[in-house]
Amino acid sequence: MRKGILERLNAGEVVIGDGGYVMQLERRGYVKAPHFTPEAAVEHPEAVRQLHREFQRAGADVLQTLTFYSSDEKLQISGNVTDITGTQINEAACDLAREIANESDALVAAGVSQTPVYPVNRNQAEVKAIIQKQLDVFKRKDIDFYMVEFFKHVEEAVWAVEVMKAGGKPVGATLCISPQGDKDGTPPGECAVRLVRAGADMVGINCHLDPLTCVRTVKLMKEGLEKAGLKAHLIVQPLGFHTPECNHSGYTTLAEYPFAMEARAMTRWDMQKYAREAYNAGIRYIGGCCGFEPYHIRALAEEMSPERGVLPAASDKHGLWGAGLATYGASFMTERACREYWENLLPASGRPNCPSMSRPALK
Ligand code: MET
Ligand SMILES: [Zn+2]
Repeated sequence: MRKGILERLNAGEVVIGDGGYVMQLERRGYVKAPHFTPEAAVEHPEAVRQLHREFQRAGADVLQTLTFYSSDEKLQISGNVTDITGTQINEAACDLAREIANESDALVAAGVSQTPVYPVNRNQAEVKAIIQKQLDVFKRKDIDFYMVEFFKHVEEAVWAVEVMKAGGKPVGATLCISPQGDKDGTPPGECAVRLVRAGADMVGINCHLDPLTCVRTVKLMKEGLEKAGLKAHLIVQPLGFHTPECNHSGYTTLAEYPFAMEARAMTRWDMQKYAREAYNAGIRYIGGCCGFEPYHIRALAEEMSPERGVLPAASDKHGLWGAGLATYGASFMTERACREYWENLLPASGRPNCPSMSRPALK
């Protein structure tokens, strides 16, 4: 019997999350921007299996189902597929995550995200009906816990938590908001309180902003919970990109989004710094979102290896802080086999005319 998510967190364990699926699968040719719907679960199951397996090998303790935006309403707006239903995608995605999770002791988290009806009419019954339809599938499948993620408005996230809570499994809830609060101006602390009062067992932040900004936002959530005398586990699953100039609006407002984000990619060493900051902030569920590749997850697992007492399988091909480089026969390489080298390096972009913050390409 594998230990459940709350059992692990209640025991003080550090749980490593997985990384971004839809953005990574877009790059690999299986997901279409700008809607990023997850029909790949039905169309290209082998691509989804492979990415699950890579995150797991990199140290992820949780595999999230590829169910981002998988409602019929969103599929219809996207125009990406006409012959595949949200239910078919949700079923296939649950089976794929379970199949790969069973290759280790990873847990399966089934996720729901913001609905297309909320921005139109903020209709609670319509939002809940969409989420309920996804939950109906999840309940028929072997799922360990639920993740309510990528909500810009705490109000909609609260409705989603209320629906998912009835599924009888632990619920995590992460908003894609900044330290300034949600889209309605609700401060992070108050957002956290509302999510926990609605039934969330774990709360935090995912996507939209760089790791250290997301950690700051989770800290504000934690303070809000403490003031209200509430307890919940904390989650952070940020972008794998540097976003210094959009710390309130989110990465979709960057000129480079979504097809020229590469120069902003974080290194594995940036990720180690992030994992340590998250841990020091009291966050114990530490993962990633868009821009996170398997090697970024491995970096989180390596940074947390003293606390976790274990290294992921993928570290066999790495070695802590570049230790694997020590076997090379020349000093220019062997002197890089240490923490000091990588921790102090300022990597260049290699682009002479590339500013550190973007300028809009169009006026
Ligand atoms: N869990 C989802 C994914 O990684 C979150 C996407 S956020 C745009 O695909
Ligand atoms: Zn994301």
